[in-house]
Amino acid sequence: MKEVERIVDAGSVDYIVIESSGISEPVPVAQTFTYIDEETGIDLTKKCKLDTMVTVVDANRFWEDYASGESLLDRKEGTDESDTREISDLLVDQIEFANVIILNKVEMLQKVDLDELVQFMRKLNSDATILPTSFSNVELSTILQTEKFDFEKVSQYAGWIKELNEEHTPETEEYGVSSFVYRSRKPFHPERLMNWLEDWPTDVVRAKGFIWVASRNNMAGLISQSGSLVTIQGAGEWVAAYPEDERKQTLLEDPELQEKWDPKFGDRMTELVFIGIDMDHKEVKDSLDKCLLTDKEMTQDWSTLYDPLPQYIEA
Ligand SMILES: Nc1nc2c(ncn2[C@@H]2O[C@H](COP(=O)(O)OP(=O)(O)OP(=O)(O)O)[C@@H](O)[C@H]2O)c(=O)[nH]1
Repeated sequence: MKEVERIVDAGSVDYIVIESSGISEPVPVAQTFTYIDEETGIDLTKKCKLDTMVTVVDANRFWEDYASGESLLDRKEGTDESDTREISDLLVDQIEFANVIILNKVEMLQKVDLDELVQFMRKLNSDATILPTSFSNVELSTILQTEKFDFEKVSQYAGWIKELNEEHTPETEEYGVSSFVYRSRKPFHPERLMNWLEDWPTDVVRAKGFIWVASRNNMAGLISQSGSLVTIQGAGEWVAAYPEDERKQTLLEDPELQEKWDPKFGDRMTELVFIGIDMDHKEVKDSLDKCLLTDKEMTQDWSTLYDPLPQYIEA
């Protein structure tokens, strides 16, 4: 950040290309150009603007890395001993938060494999321009001076967010890549959900979304799966659990919330996006339905249910 400021202050620079290290996350980099840095007081927003966020994906190694189940530490690439980040998570973060995805080394892939990978990239990020390349040979105009970067917009590019917020456009299932949203107005039984998570369907390659678990009736959960990693964290209180005045006020101010408000359960619901390859939608849906509370359980005390799920920790 200091270096960028120094270069800009020195003058006569039109454009700076920054190559982040392969293990860096794109969001903090983008934040540096979008907000004042409180620690140093440096405000790059007054001096320059982020033009394009480019992610280069090694097409030849993608699935191997994605499915490796390895962390950066396993690869001895972590920043230090406490760096527990997983490779698959990092790959997804880098792909979801990009304006341009350069899919490189494509000459090493069979056409069907390349087509499948392009489809998957599109599912992860439907707004980015995807450029299949060899030796990252691209027209410079596709990555320089595109004026594509907008922090708020890119934050909404992730396929799972799109799928939750917008109507699903049925895909051509030519390459076997498909997605759907699992929705339920009944809560999960914690133990049955835990068993399901531990027996994750192999045809689901990316999933993310919000869950309602009966034994945690006031808190929303967020599940994210990438590769062989599944994480659960807290996603704040359901509005339905707010004190009455606050709940009414929040509802008044939010027409979207009003639309999905259930008379009995309010905004409590499960909305999980699944992206898969040759995915059996019905099997995923039916097996999850079996994890929901039964009609009998719906009338019982939910707080006493055995709950082996990891604790919700706020992100
Ligand atoms: N076959 C093939 N090889 C490539 C292609 N692109 C790059 N390479 C080779 O892959 C190797 C790594 O390339 P680099 O450009 O150093 O990759 P990098 O990821 O930037 O590496 P670091 O800067 O060390 O992180 C080199 O031997 C390149 O010649 C490609 O499209 N096809």
